[in-house]
Amino acid sequence: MSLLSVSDLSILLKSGEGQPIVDRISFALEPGQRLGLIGESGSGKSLTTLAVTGLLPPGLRATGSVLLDGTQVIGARDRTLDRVRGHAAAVVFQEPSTALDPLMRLGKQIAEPLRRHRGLRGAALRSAVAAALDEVALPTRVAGAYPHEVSGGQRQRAAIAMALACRPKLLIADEPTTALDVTVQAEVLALLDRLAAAHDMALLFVSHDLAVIGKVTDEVLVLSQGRAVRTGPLAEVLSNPGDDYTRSLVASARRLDAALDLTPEVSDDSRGA
Ligand SMILES: Nc1ncnc2c1ncn2[C@@H]1O[C@H](COP(=O)(O)OP(=O)(O)OP(=O)(O)O)[C@@H](O)[C@H]1O
Repeated sequence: MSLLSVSDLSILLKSGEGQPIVDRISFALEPGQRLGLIGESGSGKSLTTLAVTGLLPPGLRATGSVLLDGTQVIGARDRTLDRVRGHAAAVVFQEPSTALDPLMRLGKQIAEPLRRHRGLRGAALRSAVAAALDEVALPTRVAGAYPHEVSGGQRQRAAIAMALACRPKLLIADEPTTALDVTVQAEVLALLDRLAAAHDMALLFVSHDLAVIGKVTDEVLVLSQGRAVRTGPLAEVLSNPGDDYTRSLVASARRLDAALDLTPEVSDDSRGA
């Protein structure tokens, strides 16, 4: 059975007005598999990932089927969704502050899911927090800092540590590097790549940028105006873009790749960037 199986997913306004925002898209992810969701701003990428975890905003509803680790997410009760979130799937957002409480020290925030879902307490909890920080290449002292006291890159690393605390089978990363400086972007991409491989985690990676997607995954699904217009191996999409929309994405990715050097290597001196 697939880890994630999305069939004919549509997202509509609850009021019933207008066209579907996301229109009958289907895709599946096997354990450990990676997929890049790409498309222009407003094409429905974020709403698709929110529907996968049952987090759609109140005015919207989903139809179709989203089977996540054997649980039907569409129409599920909050208690059921609480169980799948964190353990089956966790999300890293574009803006790390979305996941972080500005008034709580980072160590305490990383400890929270470890305590709640893995039942850790005392010395075992402290050492798990230290290990979680080390895994995302943050120094232990960051545990005592508030989110505003660390850099944007460090905040995103802390948010990644929180997302990984319950060892999710699927990590959803929604434009996780867009808010970061280019050099920090490359480090965070390399980190996600390394962690997904180390934990055999599936990855659903959202970006409007093919050059960024290409650093972490070989498979893509191209969304345009809520519809899946292309799916397949990235290399095939690049060499044979097909429709006009995908062709323009490929052309802009080539321009970007020429302009940026996104070498995804984390060196020892960049720890904690
Ligand atoms: N709560 C909402 N109510 C009504 N429409 C919404 C809501 N949230 C998003 N939309 C609309 O749905 C469409 C898809 O939004 P979505 O955030 O999924 O796009 P996206 O591809 O992730 O874009 P971006 O790259 O800019 O984040 C957009 O036109 C957006 O305006």
